[in-house]
Amino acid sequence: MQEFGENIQQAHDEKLGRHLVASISIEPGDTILEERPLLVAPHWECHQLKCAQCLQESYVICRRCQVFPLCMDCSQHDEFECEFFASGAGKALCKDILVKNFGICGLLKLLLLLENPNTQADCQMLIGVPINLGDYRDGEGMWQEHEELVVRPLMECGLVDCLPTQQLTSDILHAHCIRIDSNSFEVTAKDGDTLKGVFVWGATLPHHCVPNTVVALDEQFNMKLYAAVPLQPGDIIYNSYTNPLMGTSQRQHQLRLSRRLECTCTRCLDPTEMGTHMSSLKCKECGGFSVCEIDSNGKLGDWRCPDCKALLTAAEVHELQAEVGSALVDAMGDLQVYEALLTQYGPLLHPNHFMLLDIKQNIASILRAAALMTAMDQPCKKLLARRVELCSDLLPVCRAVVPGISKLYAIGLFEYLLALVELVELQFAESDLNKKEYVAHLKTASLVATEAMDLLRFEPENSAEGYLADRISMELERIESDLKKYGR
Ligand SMILES: C[S@@+](CC[C@H](N)C(=O)[O-])C[C@H]1O[C@@H](n2cnc3c(N)ncnc32)[C@H](O)[C@@H]1O
Repeated sequence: MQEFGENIQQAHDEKLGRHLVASISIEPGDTILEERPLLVAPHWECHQLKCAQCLQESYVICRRCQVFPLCMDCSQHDEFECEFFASGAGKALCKDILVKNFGICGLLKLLLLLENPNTQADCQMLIGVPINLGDYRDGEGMWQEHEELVVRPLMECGLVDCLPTQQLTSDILHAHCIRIDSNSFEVTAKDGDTLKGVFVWGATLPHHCVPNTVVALDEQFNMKLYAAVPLQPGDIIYNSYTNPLMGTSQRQHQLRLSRRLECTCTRCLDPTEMGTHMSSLKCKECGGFSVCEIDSNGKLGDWRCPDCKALLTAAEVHELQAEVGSALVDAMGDLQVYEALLTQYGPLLHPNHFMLLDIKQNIASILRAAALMTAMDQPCKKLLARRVELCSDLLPVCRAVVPGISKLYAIGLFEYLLALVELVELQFAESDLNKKEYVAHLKTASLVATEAMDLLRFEPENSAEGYLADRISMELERIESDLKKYGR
């Protein structure tokens, strides 16, 4: 069992089930929970064999058990799972079960953890939470994926007979798949592939669209949870299961689909989405902004302009959003098309509308890639200026939707910093900026870099965010040395 700090304690209520609450006042950045994963597994649809130990690409099979893949750097994997197939109950099973059906890997690992006396108690915490299979048994989407990639191959390979005490049926296997999906965090292997990480205490964290903690995951898949904002005794410890740059309708759809969760958090009940207006539309009558009418259960209604009371029906809004959504899919990475979409739909939506933000993020990332490839000529300066503009548009929204210590805002600042420095360096080199103007921009860049590094200071060194902090620190050194050279 993993330990958690003295600053939190376990609680239980009907709505949230098991969860954690602050037992004392907690400062932003204070560690709340440190936990090793119970299980790290590839996605069900993964066909590339992954090393059972480090989860990187693998092309060899463990010589001892002849079932689990290993990579060139790892000579062994979990002793219990190896032994099970080497000389234990699974010895007689066909050795290529994972080669033929790699999708079963995550569930196979969980079944062996359940069989292992040393890990049974941890697993029980996870599988002890009842699942209403009726909510999922629609034969489509998630259920169908589990059935085809995991449950059926596992039922057919004879493994269930080797684990008689678990009395496995296909319903039990489906429930385990749902538990893995709904409790997992996205973790990243060293080779950059994303995986599912399941943490016993991490799995108890309920959802809030404005979480009060930050989840940090290092290269060994260890989790560190720290406070994003000050917490008072009794405050529930929340994580977010969704992307904060999604609008309320998108987040609610995702939560309903993946977690069967109807969110009624403060952001979901706030028509202005924390003042960002990420779901607001331009009022056709008075030019103000129409906001969604939301009832106390978080159910979205029609859109109404608070100034002139003009109505936009939910059906009209959904139609418009579906139209923009499919135009976005059709755009397929084409810069001109994205810019045309901004021109077409910008006048109908609030400038911070989540669909416009999505288009702007697409444009900014195309421009970032283009800046790496294009020669530094005149059109490039225009593109760089456009990138700076888009990154700066995104910043206030990133700041508003994740208060306190925010990785999202840190990343937004980093993107803005890169764009700004590239642009002003080029403008200075080509004498578009004089020394005084250049220095003023460098001072802004220095402040941006410092703020981004400050937001990342609680991240583990060996994590993607830890490496990002190093990258920003190098950038800051370069900026400071230029400031020294050209005078402050
Ligand atoms: C990661 S699990 C949480 C496990 C649970 N707390 C326990 O007893 O271990 C996610 C599930 O908890 C419930 N849940 C999480 N956040 C919630 C919230 N804000 N309101 C209601 N239910 C929530 C939903 O059923 C969701 O599918």
